[in-house]
Amino acid sequence: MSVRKYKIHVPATTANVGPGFDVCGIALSLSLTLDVSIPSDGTGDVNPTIEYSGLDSANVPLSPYKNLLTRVALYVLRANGITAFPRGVHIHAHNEIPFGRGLGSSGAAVIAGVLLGDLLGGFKFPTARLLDYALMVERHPDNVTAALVGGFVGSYLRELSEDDIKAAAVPLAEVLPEFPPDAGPDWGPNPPQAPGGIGHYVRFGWAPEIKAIAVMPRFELATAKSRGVLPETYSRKDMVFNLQRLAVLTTALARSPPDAELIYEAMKDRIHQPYRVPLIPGLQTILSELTYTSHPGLLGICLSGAGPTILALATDNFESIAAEIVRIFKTENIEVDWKVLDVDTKGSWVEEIDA
Ligand SMILES: Nc1ncnc2c1ncn2[C@@H]1O[C@H](COP(=O)(O)OP(=O)(O)O)[C@@H](O)[C@H]1O
Ligand SMILES: N[C@@H](CCOP(=O)(O)O)C(=O)O
Repeated sequence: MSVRKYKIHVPATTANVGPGFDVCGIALSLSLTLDVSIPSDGTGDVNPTIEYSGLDSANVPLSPYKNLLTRVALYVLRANGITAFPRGVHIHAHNEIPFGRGLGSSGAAVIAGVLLGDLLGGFKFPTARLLDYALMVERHPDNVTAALVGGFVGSYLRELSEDDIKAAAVPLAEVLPEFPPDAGPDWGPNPPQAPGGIGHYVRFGWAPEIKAIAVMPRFELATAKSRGVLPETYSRKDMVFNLQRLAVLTTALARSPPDAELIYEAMKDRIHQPYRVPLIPGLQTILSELTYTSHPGLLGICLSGAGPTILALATDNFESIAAEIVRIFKTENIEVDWKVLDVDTKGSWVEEIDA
């Protein structure tokens, strides 16, 4: 039996980068990789088989109607009139991105699922269309855009026409239904088609000497919970505070050599971090005690995505910067892991593997 084999590679991300709440994301050098095999002769099980290796894989559902990767792939297929997976598909997911830590594990899974759906349906969608499908699931563009295109990225959601607003406003449960245990390929109505051109982005420059220190507490904080503590409205003062910093930050991080004083202040935020402090013991102390003067080499420090990971951008002294963050978390009885990561400039890619 001949089998076509593919590899799908998607990077981790750090979203927000201080003042860029729901706007900015950076792709980082940890990845989710799928090895996908598809029999060419259409034989095999009607349902894909899934296996995992790597981080946090013990509790991932392996039913293709429960697993996030395959549910997203099925959404892309069904939105385009294909109601079932091709027969005999096997997926091996290898994961390096810790779940629920603010390093974009779900964004990476959504992008991997969109690319999987595109591959299985043979659609060959352009990047902008892949992003539309991802945004119908994830709904904030910062981490999925960076995971898809790589690098340091800013993005916005287009103001939609009335019809498109209706199509994009369908409840997530309709886009990604929780399939019942006995669901088969023909279960339920097909989901709505995604409006076109929902997300738009630009890639900023990045000074090559800047690396990302990710200090990852050993507890999960669901993004939904961390978004749940944010207010609906903000004062003009706080919005202006963030806008001023964001405008400076996007160019400052591209300049070589980086200006630590400028970046440190430009990475401050008033629209998400202060509200998330109660969910992450030690966050307030970390944000106020580590500075570019107390720790030479440090450029700026913020929450990574929705947390609880801390992102410190630095050019030097990675170990001592990480050690201080580790120490502060320890005073709160929180164990952590830490890594120095590079910026991934390639984004997501799909490769056919020779048999
Ligand atoms: N590779 C994956 N395969 C299946 N599900 C995943 C994968 N990665 C993440 N998830 C799901 O996404 C959840 C984490 O999402 P979220 O709370 O948004 O945190 P994060 O900040 O890591 O994106 C996990 O608990 C899991 O349910
Ligand atoms: N802008 C979002 C980003 C969430 O990123 P994640 O990696 O924590 O899923 C937010 O801050 O809620």
